[in-house]
This record gives sequence, C-alpha cells and structure tokens, in this order.
Amino acid sequence: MTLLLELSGIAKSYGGAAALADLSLAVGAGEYISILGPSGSGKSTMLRVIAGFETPDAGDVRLDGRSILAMPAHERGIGFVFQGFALFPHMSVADNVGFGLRNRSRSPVTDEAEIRRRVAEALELLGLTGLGARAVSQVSGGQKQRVALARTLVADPKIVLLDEPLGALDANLRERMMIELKRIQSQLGGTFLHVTGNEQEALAMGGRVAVLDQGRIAQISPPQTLYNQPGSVRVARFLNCYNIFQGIVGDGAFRFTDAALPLPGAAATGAAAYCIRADKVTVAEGEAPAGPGETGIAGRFIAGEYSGARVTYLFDVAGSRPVEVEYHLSHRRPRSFEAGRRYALRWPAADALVFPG
Ligand SMILES: Nc1ncnc2c1ncn2[C@@H]1O[C@H](COP(=O)(O)OP(=O)(O)OP(=O)(O)O)[C@@H](O)[C@H]1O
Repeated sequence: MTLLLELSGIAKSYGGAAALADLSLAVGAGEYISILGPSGSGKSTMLRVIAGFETPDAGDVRLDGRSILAMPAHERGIGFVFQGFALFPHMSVADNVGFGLRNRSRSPVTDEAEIRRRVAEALELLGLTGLGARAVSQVSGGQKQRVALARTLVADPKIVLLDEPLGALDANLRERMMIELKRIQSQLGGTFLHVTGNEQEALAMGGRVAVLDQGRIAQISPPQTLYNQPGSVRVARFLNCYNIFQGIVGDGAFRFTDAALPLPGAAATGAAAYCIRADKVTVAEGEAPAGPGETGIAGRFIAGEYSGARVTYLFDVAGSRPVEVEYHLSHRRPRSFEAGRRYALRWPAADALVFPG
C-alpha cells in the first residue's frame, strides 16, 4: 500500500494540558481508518492538526511524502466533514455543494457548466438527485449529512476527515449512513479518517481502528483483532464489551473477593485486571459444575435488556460491577431468569485476557 499521510511525534497542548502527546500514525492510500476514543482523548484536535486548522507544538505531518505544516489549510487538498455539518443555511443544496469547487484556492472551477456537471455527479453519488434546488433548511438531518459529504467529495480531496459524522443522526439513520459511507468510499477508492466515540461504529467502519487514549494511539489494528485482542485494560474498557475484574494474580489463578479463576497461561504475579467479553459468558443453574476448560463465578440475576438482535443480562457479583452476559439472538435463544436468584456464570478460561495493574 502506498503511504499517503504520516503523522510523526505530534504534540499539542492547551494552557499546559496535553491534548496530543507524541502521536504517530501512518495512513495508506485507499484506507478507511476509524479513530475511536473517549471524549477529550484528542480526536478532533488530531483531525484539526491534519487539516491545518491547528499548528502542533512538535512533530510533523506529511502528505505524499512532503511536510504540509507550513501550508495553509485551504491549500492542503484535505476534505473535512464537520460535526454539525456546517452547511450554509441560506444557500440551496446545489450551491452548498458547488461552494467548494468555486472557492477552493487550488485551481478553483469557474466554468458554470463544469460546476453543474460535477455537482450533479456528487448529488447522484450521495442519492440527492432532485434535491439540488431545495434550501438546506428544507432537507432532513440525513440529507444534510449527505449534502455535507457531497460538498467535501466534489472537490476531489486527497483524504477525507470525518469528525463524528453520524453523531447527529438517530440510530436508524446512523446504520443506513454507515452502509452508505462504506459504499461511497469503495466506489471512489478514497482515503477516509473517521472519528467516533462509538465503538460499534468504529469496528463496523474501519479497515483499521486506531484507539486514541490521552492524546496517543494506544492500539491500531483491524477491527476483529481489536475486538478479540485489546492490547491493554484501558482499550478493553473503551470497547465497552468486556467484563473487567480487578484483583491479584498468584499461584496460577486470578483472585478477587473469594473467587479464584485458574489461568491457563503464564501471567505476571501481582495486581491485575481480568477481562472476559460479555458474549463469551454463558449462564447455568446455580450449582451446575463447570465444563472442561471452563471457569466462572456465581452471580445473582438483576435484569435483562433487549436491543433487537441481542439481549444483555446483568448479574450482581460480589466485589465487581454488575457482570454483563450478552446473547446474540442469531445463535442463542433468549433465556428467562429469576430476579435475585443465584446462577453460575461460565466461560472458557482460555478466552480471558489478563493485564497487569
Ligand atoms: N481550543 C482549545 N482550547 C483549550 N483546550 C482545548 C481546545 N481544543 C481542545 N482542547 C482540549 O484538548 C483535549 C482534547 O480535545 P478534543 O476536542 O481533541 O477531544 P475529542 O476526543 O475530540 O473529544 P470529543 O469526543 O468530546 O469531541 C480536551 O481536554 C479539550 O478540552
């Protein structure tokens, strides 16, 4: 893959507080990378540094092998889709889309016929054909999102930066736009960096997912690797699908309160975090013995939460936050449990991840 964008050793502080600290990232041409991180982890700052709206205190940004730090934002050829879309409310859909072509500093397009043709192409790509004359104030939220994308894509950017592009949409529309975004990217073959605080969106969209934590990339991996093998307890926490127990490793087991969970592999002794993904846990009757290779703990049933294709059951476990058990209804039947009753929570011991600290 050809290297397109390279960030190396980027630092940026505001009033002495680091928003980005020694951040490095290499992006290949044609990649779709999700940037996942909690609020305040530096996601928007990173995009603003790439786009040229912010100057870093240290480090370099290279596009096509050349530093672009000294280049003003409008000359970088980078597209930016803003959080709230930032459309011009008094202009029509077509004028919003054409704005980028007419006003870009790199070879602005002045031929009206050419502008009309390219705007029509962009509207078609985004499924907006027929809405060009409509005022932006008269289109729906999902259509505004498409207009914002069309306005960015029409200028043929070298890379598209999307800052929480689906954050303003309701869940239904978000799902549809996720599929649309993927389709558009593969149709154009463009390079996209997509910032989100939503782990499911990050995993669904990115060919690679970069996890940003306190201004640094904590892990960058294909989504399956990240989901199965988070590299640290903090990354496991951001993924929001792991049960995490704090305790001590000693004598081949992880211990917390009165539970001792055997560890099949070697783990450093001392304080540790034990992580087991919610969909790896099964529920058995209170005294049922563990199967071969299984381990587990006892928990009292609290409640179940249905969310369409899956159901999450919550169990109260001594010395821990409620333990989540996730049943994907495509391959497990929903269960009914009695509130307050004790059940055996089981999982394959080999599926646990143990991190020091
Ligand atoms: N212009 C600014 N002035 C002062 N502090 C700032 C500025 N921009 C960002 N920060 C701080 O830098 C840190 C990173 O902010 P940033 O907006 O990049 O995070 P984020 O991950 O995009 O968060 P969110 O998901 O909430 O948008 C935060 O602590 C924020 O308060």
